[in-house]
Amino acid sequence: MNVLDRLAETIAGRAGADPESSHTARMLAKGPEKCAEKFGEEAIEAIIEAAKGDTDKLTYEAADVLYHLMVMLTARGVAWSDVLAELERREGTSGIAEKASRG
Ligand SMILES: N=c1c2ncn([C@@H]3O[C@H](COP(=O)(O)OP(=O)(O)OP(=O)(O)O)[C@@H](O)[C@H]3O)c2ncn1[C@@H]1O[C@H](COP(=O)(O)O)[C@@H](O)[C@H]1O
Repeated sequence: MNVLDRLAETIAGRAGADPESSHTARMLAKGPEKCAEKFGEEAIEAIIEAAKGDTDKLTYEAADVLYHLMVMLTARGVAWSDVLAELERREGTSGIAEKASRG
């Protein structure tokens, strides 16, 4: 199992856990809208570092983005494995063909 799969498993296991003992449980208890808002904030922080060109900070913020993406997906009941399956479905197709298939 890679680090993303392990993280997804940890996050899914935090649903219903004590919010006092876990940051993930606290986020999930706030609901999907709050998790989405937090993901947006983290994405903006990554965008700012990408625009500035600070690669160390961008690396750090990218990790935050991935964690908060997974929390948001969990809050809406979307399995990480389903996201990976969607990426696998796209493998071998060109980005242009993928765009055309969306109409
Ligand atoms: N990868 C992360 C991770 N990345 C960021 N964060 C937390 O996300 C928060 C973001 O920081 P902010 O200052 O923006 O937010 P805040 O001031 O804490 O307050 P909020 O806005 O989030 O309420 C920090 O508290 C970070 O610790 C994370 N918390 C947990 N994980 C992973 O999730 C696992 C489970 O964590 P717990 O659920 O806390 O046990 C950990 O072992 C890690 O692997």
